[in-house]
Amino acid sequence: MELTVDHLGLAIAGKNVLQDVSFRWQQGQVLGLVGRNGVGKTTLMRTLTDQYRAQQGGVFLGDAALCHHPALRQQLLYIDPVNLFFKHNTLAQISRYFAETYEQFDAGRFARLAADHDLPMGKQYGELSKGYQALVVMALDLASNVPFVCLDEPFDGLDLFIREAIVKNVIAAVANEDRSFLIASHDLRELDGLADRVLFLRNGTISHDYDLESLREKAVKLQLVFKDAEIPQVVRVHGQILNVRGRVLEVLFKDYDPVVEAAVKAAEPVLAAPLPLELSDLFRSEYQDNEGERVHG
Ligand SMILES: Nc1ncnc2c1ncn2[C@@H]1O[C@H](COP(=O)(O)OP(=O)(O)OP(=O)(O)O)[C@@H](O)[C@H]1O
Repeated sequence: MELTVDHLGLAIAGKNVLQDVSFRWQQGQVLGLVGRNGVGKTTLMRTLTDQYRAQQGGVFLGDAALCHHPALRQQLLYIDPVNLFFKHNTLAQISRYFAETYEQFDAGRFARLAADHDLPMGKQYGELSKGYQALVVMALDLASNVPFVCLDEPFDGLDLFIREAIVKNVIAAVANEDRSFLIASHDLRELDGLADRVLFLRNGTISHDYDLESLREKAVKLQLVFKDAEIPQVVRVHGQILNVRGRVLEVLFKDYDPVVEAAVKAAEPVLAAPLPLELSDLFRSEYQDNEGERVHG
């Protein structure tokens, strides 16, 4: 099964928050959704799940538009942490509500996840700490058995052990149940280890859609030092400067083919050392607008 987001557009109060957002999401895939604050990540999740009605484009499961087939909503879940209706309900009540609403909801699994983290079923959601509230949302997401799940900042406020438990559960759900997650997060390190693809949201659209495995086969991050202050042509044309400290440059080459490699060698760097490539490097390269070049010049 595949979910297709097709030319989605939405303006709020005269501002185009989403403009022509398109991407494909295969069942069993984990997609990261990243972008600067206020760029529209939450709005995209709300629009995918029809909380906000798209003004252009649509969301399709196979060939069926979600907005024309309400039954398909069983296949896509977004528990909006801001607009929760169950703040004054106990976990037991919330579990019953989900069991009524989602055919595949596994109340036993929800109870087990709650017990694993010492969450009493008689406690009201609103009485829990922020981290435990996030944990309840995650437990509902997992127990729902819905194939496509949107997670909005799922790691926010969680301590190391709970975070590790959640990551383990997400990985197991993908591997064993063919579940699919779209994860909006500012925690790039956590996403790095989880996502198959990462979507960058910028100016209301998906500016980049990176397959992390194939990117890592082609891309290289180098620490470079050149004798002259002037930055060689190969760095300017094929690289993106992520960081500058004196003469030391950190440069991302997204397509480090033999021709680029030879050109870097020909520029005779005093130092050329590979560095581990992280998602935060891609984030920096996407949003920093050649800050490095200006500093160096
Ligand atoms: N109901 C609303 N009324 C008015 N403006 C809204 C509403 N919902 C979203 N917006 C606006 O849409 C834009 C995108 O907000 P959104 O919360 O989707 O961003 P975000 O990428 O999730 O941000 P963050 O990373 O800070 O959580 C913002 O300018 C926000 O003010």
